[in-house]
Amino acid sequence: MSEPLLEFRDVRSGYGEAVVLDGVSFALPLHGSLAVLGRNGVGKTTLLLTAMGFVTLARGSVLFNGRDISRLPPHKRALMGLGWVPQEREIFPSLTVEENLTATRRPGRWDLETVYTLFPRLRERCGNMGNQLSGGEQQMLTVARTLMTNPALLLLDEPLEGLAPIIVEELSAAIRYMAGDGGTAIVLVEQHAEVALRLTEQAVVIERGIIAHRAQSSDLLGNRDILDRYLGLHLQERR
Ligand SMILES: Nc1ncnc2c1ncn2[C@@H]1O[C@H](COP(=O)(O)OP(=O)(O)OP(=O)(O)O)[C@@H](O)[C@H]1O
Repeated sequence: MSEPLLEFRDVRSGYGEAVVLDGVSFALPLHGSLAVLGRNGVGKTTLLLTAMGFVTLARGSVLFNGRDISRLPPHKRALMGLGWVPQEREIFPSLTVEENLTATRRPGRWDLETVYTLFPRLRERCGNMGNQLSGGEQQMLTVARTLMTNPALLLLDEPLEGLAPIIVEELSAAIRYMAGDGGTAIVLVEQHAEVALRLTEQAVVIERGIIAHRAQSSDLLGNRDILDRYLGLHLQERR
C-alpha cells in the first residue's frame, strides 16, 4: 500500500496547559478525503491547526508524505503542499479578485484559467475589489486563493458556514471536483454533516478530544444512530 499523505500518530495537542486532542491517530491516503465531524468545541479546528503547525504538539507526531513534520513551522508545511482555508474569510480587501488569486500562485495544474472554470462567479467578478464581494463570493475566493498554491492537501475549516443554499451548492460542487478529478486531497471540517459526508470518502467523529467513531462516509450517512448519538442530528427522511 502506498504511503499516507497525512498521518497523525497518537497526537496530543492544545493550547498551553489545556489539552484539546488526546491520542488522535488517522491516516489520509494520497488523493483521499476525510470529513471531521463533531459538536461545537470538540477540537475539530484544533485538528486542522495541529496539521498546519499553528498549535504545539505535546505528544505524538504528524507526518506528511512519510516525513515527520511535527517540528516544522506553518510556512514550511505550506511550501511542502499543505493548503489551509481558515474559517475567517482571508482575502486582501483592497486587491481585485484577480490580484488576490495571482498573489498566491505557485506552479501546478491550478492556474487562473482552471480556477475560473471551477468558480465562474470569480471570473465574472475578476475586476472587483475583495471588499466588494458578497460573503459567498469571498468564501469562494478564499478557497480559490489557497487552490492557486497548488496544494497536495487542502484543509477546509467550515467553508460552507453561513452561506446561502445556492452558494453552498456551488461551493460543494467545486469541492467535490477538487477532491475527485482535481486530485487534491481534502480534510473537511463541517457542521453540515450531511453535505460533508456526501463530499468525502472517510469520516471521523470527534468527541471530547478523541476519535469516537470512524467510518466510510457513505456508511455513516446511513447510520442515524451514530449521527444522532455524536452529533445530535436528526437527518430528514429522504423520500
Ligand atoms: N486559542 C485558544 N486558546 C485556548 N483555548 C482554545 C483556543 N482555541 C480554541 N480553544 C478551545 O479548544 C477547544 C476546541 O476548540 P476548537 O475550535 O478546536 O473546536 P471545534 O470543534 O472546531 O468547535 P467549533 O465547531 O465551535 O468551531 C474549545 O474548548 C475551545 O474553547
